[in-house]
Amino acid sequence: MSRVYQLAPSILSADFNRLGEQIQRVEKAECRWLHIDIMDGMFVPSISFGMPVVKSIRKESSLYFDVHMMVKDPERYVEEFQSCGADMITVHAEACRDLAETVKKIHETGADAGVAVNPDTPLSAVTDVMDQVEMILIMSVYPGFGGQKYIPESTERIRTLRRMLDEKGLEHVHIQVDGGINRATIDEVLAAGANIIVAGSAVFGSNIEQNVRELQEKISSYSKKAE
Ligand SMILES: O=C(CO)[C@@H](O)[C@H](O)COP(=O)(O)O
Repeated sequence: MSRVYQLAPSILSADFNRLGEQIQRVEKAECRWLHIDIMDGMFVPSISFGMPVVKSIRKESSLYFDVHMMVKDPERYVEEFQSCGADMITVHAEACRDLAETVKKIHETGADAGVAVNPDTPLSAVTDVMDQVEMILIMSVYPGFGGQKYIPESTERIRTLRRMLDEKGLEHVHIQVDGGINRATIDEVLAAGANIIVAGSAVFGSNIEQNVRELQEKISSYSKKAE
């Protein structure tokens, strides 16, 4: 099966004073996805931004909006995020009262559904919904902040998850990896089986275009080899 590979720049590391302009720059640099981190100050210690920001950037962008909800009881908000422009809504297994019900609710809004696991959450937390989602997100840092260091054990978790999906005939389910991805770590997550690569500080640095190009080149050379 030929797999889709995407770089999903995380706007948590963007300059919020020029957010629209920075999103246009990743779009012009031929990214197709945008990773949007919603933090509630409860599930994670930090607070980022909410619906008004998503609604506002939606007006200027045709990127695929990949909304990562680091929010307790996220089922309360999935309808609103979809109506503000989310294309994919990812919720944490640890944050949901009923994960399968939340996934169902996301699909009822018309959005794609993802489920995320923290670095210390066993993959068994998402086994029951694997056949119901479009994407599984392996957090490769503890969620809450950009700019952290990649947790090396994440590589084996990605490999195990890809094997589990393959064994169940679920090759089409995306594996997303998020946290500490940069030029030094991207090769190993691709080789382990991740196909949607989130990068925040490695993209929104001093030269967005060059950063995107370098990461895209690594993704494209890996995907050509994998064909
Ligand atoms: O969800 C999160 C952090 O909780 C991420 O999406 C970060 O925004 C990734 O940042 P980098 O590690 O790539 O700088």
